[in-house]
Amino acid sequence: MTEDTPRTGTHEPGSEPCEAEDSIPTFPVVASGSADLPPHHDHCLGCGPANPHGHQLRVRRDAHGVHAHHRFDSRHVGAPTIAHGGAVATVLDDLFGFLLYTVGELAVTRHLAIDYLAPVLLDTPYTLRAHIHARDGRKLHLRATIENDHAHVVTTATALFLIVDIDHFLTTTHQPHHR
Ligand SMILES: CCCCCCCCCCCC(=O)SCCNC(=O)CCNC(=O)[C@H](O)C(C)(C)COP(=O)(O)OP(=O)(O)OC[C@H]1O[C@@H](n2cnc3c(N)ncnc32)[C@H](O)[C@@H]1OP(=O)(O)O
Repeated sequence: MTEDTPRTGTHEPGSEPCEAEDSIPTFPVVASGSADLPPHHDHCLGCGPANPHGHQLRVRRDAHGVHAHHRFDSRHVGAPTIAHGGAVATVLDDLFGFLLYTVGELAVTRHLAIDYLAPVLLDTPYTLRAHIHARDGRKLHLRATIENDHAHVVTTATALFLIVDIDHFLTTTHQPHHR
């Protein structure tokens, strides 16, 4: 292991966020009703507390999966007053990544699909929820919603995450797949 090699298994689940270092986390199963889940790592674009350009998403586990309360702000503007669709996708992709705390495995996004049903407004509170729809071996079929304070669903998403082992993050020689 070199100085640049990510380290693994650096935190325990519970109420405290991941410590202030970048590393590949383990994903122990965290019980429903716990405090905020640890961020994927400190500088993660979706949830890293040390990334000033990120969304700093704070996510909790619940009986169905995971949820978060979130406001997009002027950093995420697309059309005036409306969150950029890519920013919305970023947050949903990251939210899906928190479901790994419900399966206790490392996994990455293979496919992500978003339905933008209504604009996601800046500086407006939303509730984001995600759950595992089905698991088929190493394939995790995931679903998510964003709803506003009036319980109207403004965005839905589905994703396929593939469980990988730690070597996935340690190799630089990935070859693209053609389907
Ligand atoms: C530090 C933080 C760490 C923590 C990580 C968590 C952080 C979360 C952050 C947010 C999430 C991210 O940004 S993750 C980063 C973005 N994603 C990535 O970089 C992944 C890039 N892609 C890859 O590396 C690779 O494609 C993999 C590992 C995902 C999959 O490669 P593979 O293992 O060779 O698998 P592959 O053959 O492609 O597909 C496996 C099976 O899935 C099926 N399959 C493939 N696509 C589809 C599809 N659209 N719909 C249905 N099924 C599909 C195939 O038919 C096959 O079925 P069968 O024949 O087996 O039945």
